[in-house]
Amino acid sequence: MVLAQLGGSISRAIQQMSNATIIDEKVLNECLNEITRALLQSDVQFKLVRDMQTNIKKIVNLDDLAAGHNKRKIIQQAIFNELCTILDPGKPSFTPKKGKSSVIMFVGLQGSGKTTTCTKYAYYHQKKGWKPALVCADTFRAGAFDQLKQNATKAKIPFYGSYTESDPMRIAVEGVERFKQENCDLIIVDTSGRHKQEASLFEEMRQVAEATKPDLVIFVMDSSIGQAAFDQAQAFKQSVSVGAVIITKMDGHAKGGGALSAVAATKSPIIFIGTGEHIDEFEVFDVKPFVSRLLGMGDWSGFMDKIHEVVPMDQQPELLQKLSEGNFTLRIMYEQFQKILKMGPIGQVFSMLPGCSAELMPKGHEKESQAKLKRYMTIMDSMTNEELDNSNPKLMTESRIIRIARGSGRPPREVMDMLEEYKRLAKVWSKMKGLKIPKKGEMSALSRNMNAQQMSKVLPQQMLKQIGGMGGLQGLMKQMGSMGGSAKDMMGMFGGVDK
Ligand SMILES: Nc1nc2c(ncn2[C@@H]2O[C@H](COP(=O)(O)OP(=O)(O)OP(=O)(O)O)[C@@H](O)[C@H]2O)c(=O)[nH]1
Repeated sequence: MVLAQLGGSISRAIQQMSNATIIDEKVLNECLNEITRALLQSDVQFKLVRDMQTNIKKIVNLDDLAAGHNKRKIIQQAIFNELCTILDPGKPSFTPKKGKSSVIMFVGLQGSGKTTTCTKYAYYHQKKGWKPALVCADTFRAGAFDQLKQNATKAKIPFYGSYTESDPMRIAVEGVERFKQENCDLIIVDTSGRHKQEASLFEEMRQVAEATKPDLVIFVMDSSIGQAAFDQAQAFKQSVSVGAVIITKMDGHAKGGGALSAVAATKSPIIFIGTGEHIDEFEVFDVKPFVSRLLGMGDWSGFMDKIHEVVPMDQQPELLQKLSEGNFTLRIMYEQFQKILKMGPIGQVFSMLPGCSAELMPKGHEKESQAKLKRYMTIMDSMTNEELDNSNPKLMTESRIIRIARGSGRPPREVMDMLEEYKRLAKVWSKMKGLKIPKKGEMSALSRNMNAQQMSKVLPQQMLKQIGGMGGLQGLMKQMGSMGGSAKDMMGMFGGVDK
């Protein structure tokens, strides 16, 4: 996502400014101009950028900067607050209630990703115990019903539509009625799009909204539309009462600044972002963590959530027991690799770590790391149970290495590399030996029982540097203290992947 570049440019501008011995108005202006350029290049609307510049100037007190306060922090905080203000319209969108029928209407131009997003939205809620249903009121595009039907069938979500009926209002009303009777609590109406903003499209939207009386209208916008975002979003808002925005294709090369414009134009919050073509490539949008990541400030809560999503440490007493006994086996390593791969792109997880913007984890590198993990897992697939459950490296004799190489179709050199990686990780994990095992329901004791000094020994040097050395680590530990969790041990694993 090109937004990461924006974060990088802003961070560089702030860094340059804080390097100056004296910060006067001129230096501050230069910094703000640099940031303005970066925002405009990212397709943020000109007026928003100009207002933001004026506001920052009002907030930042030059005397504070001159008095030797942490200049970088002051400016960064001001930018952070401004971006949050733009992205947070101040009122939350309508929140549907489980068990009570809500009608959600999706609008957007053709190709914005509307149909895909309807299914993602339904699937996301279905996983959380809702009873969603999809209605295809797109009678304009041939094939729209087929697409929705296919998506819905794959996700096992009930759907309604027609190959013959050409009146979108009729389909929408019938579909909504049917699913209300079936007690569906989230009735999602997909509507027609057009290639461009046309009066006929807006008229149709108005009529469908009038007929179905939606509780929420969600405007779906492709993140790559650039400077056109503001006008497009505003045009939809003027026709139907848009209450929330979903930005799609955030995984692509979009500059992404249009997202800020869409919020400004609709005065509605972004509730989700689409991050890929697959049904589960869909993330809840939270303003503060998003801006934090954008500015390379990290997103601890997101990082911890991600970890907890895939590594429910509380449910792994056996693993913790083994680790506390210093018994790190190849099987444990295999299982940890599986979990890391489940977390999705390693870079995405990394970008949530303070100091580790997506720029520091370029895409190519990410892929390499994942491919390496997969290769190592293939090698381990050819190992016997005895080999996997043993923590004595002497067991791995030359003849075993050759057998495993042959079985997995990988060169013996790579088997040896994998074993080296294992030894390195076993050493890292051996530092966990003797730690108190948490009782069921308790947060991992690992994070509470380690201090920054111990932690700095466990972390790979490169990561320690990125976090900001011992000082940065201490700050992070403080933050983590209030959150608990298993981030620290996982960080050891990440370091192992990308050494
Ligand atoms: N990479 C990526 N592709 C997406 C995302 N969301 C949707 N797409 C793709 O965008 C294309 C258009 O999506 P559709 O869902 O067909 O678009 P639509 O807005 O419903 O189009 P109409 O029904 O014609 O109005 C499809 O190829 C989708 O797979 C996303 O978040 N990331």
